[in-house]
Amino acid sequence: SGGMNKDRYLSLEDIYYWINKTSQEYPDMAEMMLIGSSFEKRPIYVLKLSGKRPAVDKAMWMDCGIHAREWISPAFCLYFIKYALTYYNQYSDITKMLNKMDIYVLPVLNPDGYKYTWTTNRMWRKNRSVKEGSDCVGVDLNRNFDAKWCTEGASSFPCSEIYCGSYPESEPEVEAVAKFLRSKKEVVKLYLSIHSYSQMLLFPYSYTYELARNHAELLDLAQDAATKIRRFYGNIYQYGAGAKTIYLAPGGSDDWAYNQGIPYSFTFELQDRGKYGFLLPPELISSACNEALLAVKTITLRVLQKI
Ligand SMILES: NCCCCC[C@@H](C[SeH])C(=O)O
Ligand SMILES: [Zn+2]
Ligand SMILES: [Zn+2]
Repeated sequence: SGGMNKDRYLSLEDIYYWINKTSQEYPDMAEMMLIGSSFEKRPIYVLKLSGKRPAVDKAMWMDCGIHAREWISPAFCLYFIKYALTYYNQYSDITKMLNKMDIYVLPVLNPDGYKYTWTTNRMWRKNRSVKEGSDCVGVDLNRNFDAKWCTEGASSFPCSEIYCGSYPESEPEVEAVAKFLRSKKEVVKLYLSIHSYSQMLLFPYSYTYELARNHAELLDLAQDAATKIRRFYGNIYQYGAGAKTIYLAPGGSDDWAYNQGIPYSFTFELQDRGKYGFLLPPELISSACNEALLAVKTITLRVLQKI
């Protein structure tokens, strides 16, 4: 079935179909927005989720699929959209979220790369942009944002898996996201970027070991979410500032969003811890998504208390 059953990964075409169908099924809660296009001219869609209530001036953002091989990431964005629309006005947590904030969800930030993992190379990470003078393809979109761009933890070598691109926001996918978030930076209070794998809840900074201004708050939020996952699902998520917890990684979307003034910014690394890695089997999709959903709800509801 074309539906969003949790036990299989959707192809890019299925994802586009599903987003379209869902926005038509919920015209008063879900609005499809075209924010740009990829290097190979595929559309980059954001689904704007809102409660049935007058307009509000607060929002959160969640992007998935920036790295092509991390299939559990787009799967979670769709799972979250489905959960939000299905249980609005039934469960108090998602009802409160949608009544107080708009939720912008970008299910596939890197459609060219995602397609490529279905047709050619399952382990592809980057986008599919070509650079004249090099026979290597692709930029690591999570090193292409304008945040200490191309310093230690990225590479200026086009064949590298962490190639930073020719200049900040050189990639159309990054430009689309940066442009949209710059236009919404007054209202967006929470930024989430969903990745896999290694089960971590990370926050700025990854481009330096220096602590973020509200480090203690970010640490407390991440710790709360990790504790809930451990208590509810018996699974372990590490948490902390990116540089120390995983590795130095400049030019990242979370650090850039944070420096735009978005006070709460996180990168989630979903299941697993290496047994299957990026090749998380479909049977584990709902388990990984349940854990991620608990983290999103925990952090979002506490952020709502603060803003
Ligand atoms: N913004 C950098 C957050 C920490 C690194 C995240 C991982 C996800 Se695959 C990476 O981009 O290498
Ligand atoms: Zn990633
Ligand atoms: Zn990762």
